Amino acid sequence: MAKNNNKKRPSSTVIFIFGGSGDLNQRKLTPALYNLFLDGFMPDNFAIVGTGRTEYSDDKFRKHLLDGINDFSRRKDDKSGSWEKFAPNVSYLRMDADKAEDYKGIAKIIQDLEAAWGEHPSVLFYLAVAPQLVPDIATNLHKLKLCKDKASSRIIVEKPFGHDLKSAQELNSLLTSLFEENQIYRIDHYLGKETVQNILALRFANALFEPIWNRNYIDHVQITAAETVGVEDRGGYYEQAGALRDMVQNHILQVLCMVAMEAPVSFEANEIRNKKSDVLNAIRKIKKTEVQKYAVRGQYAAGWMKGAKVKSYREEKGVAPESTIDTFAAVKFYIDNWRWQDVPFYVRTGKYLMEKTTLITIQFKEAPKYAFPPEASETWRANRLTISIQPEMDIRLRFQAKRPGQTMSLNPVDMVFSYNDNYDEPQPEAYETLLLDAMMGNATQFMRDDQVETAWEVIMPILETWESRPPVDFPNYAPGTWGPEDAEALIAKDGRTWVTLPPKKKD
Ligand SMILES: NC(=O)C1=CN([C@@H]2O[C@H](COP(=O)(O)OP(=O)(O)OC[C@H]3O[C@@H](n4cnc5c(N)ncnc54)[C@H](OP(=O)(O)O)[C@@H]3O)[C@@H](O)[C@H]2O)C=CC1
Ligand SMILES: O=C1O[C@H](COP(=O)(O)O)[C@@H](O)[C@H](O)[C@H]1O
Repeated sequence: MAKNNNKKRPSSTVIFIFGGSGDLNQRKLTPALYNLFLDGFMPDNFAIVGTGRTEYSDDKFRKHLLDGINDFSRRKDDKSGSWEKFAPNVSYLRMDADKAEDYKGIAKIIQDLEAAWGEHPSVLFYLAVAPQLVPDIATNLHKLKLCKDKASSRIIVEKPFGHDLKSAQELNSLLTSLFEENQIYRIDHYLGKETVQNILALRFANALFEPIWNRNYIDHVQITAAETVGVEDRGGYYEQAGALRDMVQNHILQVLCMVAMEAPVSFEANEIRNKKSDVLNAIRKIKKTEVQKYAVRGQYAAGWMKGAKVKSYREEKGVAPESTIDTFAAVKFYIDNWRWQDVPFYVRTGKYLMEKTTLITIQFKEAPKYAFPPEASETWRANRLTISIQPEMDIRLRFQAKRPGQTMSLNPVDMVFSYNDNYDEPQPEAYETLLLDAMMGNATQFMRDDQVETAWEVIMPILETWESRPPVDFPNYAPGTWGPEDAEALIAKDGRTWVTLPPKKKD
């Protein structure tokens, strides 16, 4: 999806961004809305209102956002006059989210827009703020009846959704007491990624894969979400999170659901969510006494990344000198259902790893080898499908081929589908897709309350065990590696290895 060819657009919409003065809005949200505008997806009547306690005039705020577009967006201001058309729709409302009386400013803006547009607009409240502020904002929005129109008002809640199962349940019960479930959009930006959405197309729009997508043919599945950055300036947040909370509870388990779910009968929001919930419910809960067998944690030491010296996690700003927070996590999950019984799902994620890559590997079982001479191949587990989510966007099907020559010698080769080679249009950013969905009232790619809670249930035994038994070996991996040695052992003891993509060939 790039330019809007079918011209299906949302109706008049006003978006209030709590945390308008914050990092997420400048880097991701406004750039996404601007790209939607450039591609013709914004409604004729729209308004974007950033809120925060910082002082900004409308012009200063617009300039701050334009800087964000030029620094972070996939498209900069090309000086064609588009920004000048977009900018008048953007304004800033200085308010304290804790103060109920400040919400009157929001009511006034909606009233004025209604009068100017001659219709009641859809109203989106995007909560791009620290999680502690969410209950206050939700309560105040409710108190001032700003979401009373259940069909046209929505609240988008950023991650992290809770700190653990209990706090997620509390937050869910608060939100669902104030709003209808279909007004609550719990965002997970991985679900907006083009390559993640394509998993459903690959699996269910082809007759080829589904018959072999099960325990009879699949040996195991891997999901790697590796980053080459450290915690950057988010040490304060990360100290309350760690890799398991930050990446596994949400993004990785959501991707795992896309790989493991049953075929939906429609793309209706609840149908997809039900199928994902079934997967989450079927994930085997790891016993606390067995956490060591199934999960590995790590924390980066000081070292070198791409020729530059980097600090250890414990030296980062906002991080305790003896911190026991995990910057790396790897887990072996099992899904106890008919399709996946006994098929391990290995997942790993971490900061300061060797490569920036998010990769799903479907490793098929061995082919029977009796017909070939023993020396024909080094590997009989050659068949695998790798789905590169980012930064490469491709799908590779690996199979054995006969090496040219007079002997029957086999070697694995890849059949590659690459987004860049097949499509001219640039891929939309995840936030573009998700913001458009939210404006259109399509909650399919957002998480329902039970999904979030079940995902917490899955990781709670690991979290609680880790928290009750501080690690003795932290920091335990060097920047630029694939994490702690125990993560290699986690998979090697099952006779398998982590898969990475071959380095890109230079032109
Ligand atoms: N940044 C990112 O890349 C990502 C962020 N997120 C999530 O998004 C949320 C926001 O993150 P981020 O933008 O980085 O955080 P920032 O710290 O940059 O921004 C926080 C925002 O909250 C506002 N705020 C804080 N207190 C109040 C208050 N009492 N009343 C009104 N506004 C208030 C601040 O405005 P002011 O100071 O002007 O009052 C600021 O706009 C977090 O939950 C984070 O986990 C999720 C994924 C990625
Ligand atoms: O939500 C988060 O995601 C980013 C990684 O996102 P990606 O789209 O770049 O893969 C991660 O860096 C951050 O810690 C986490 O909060």
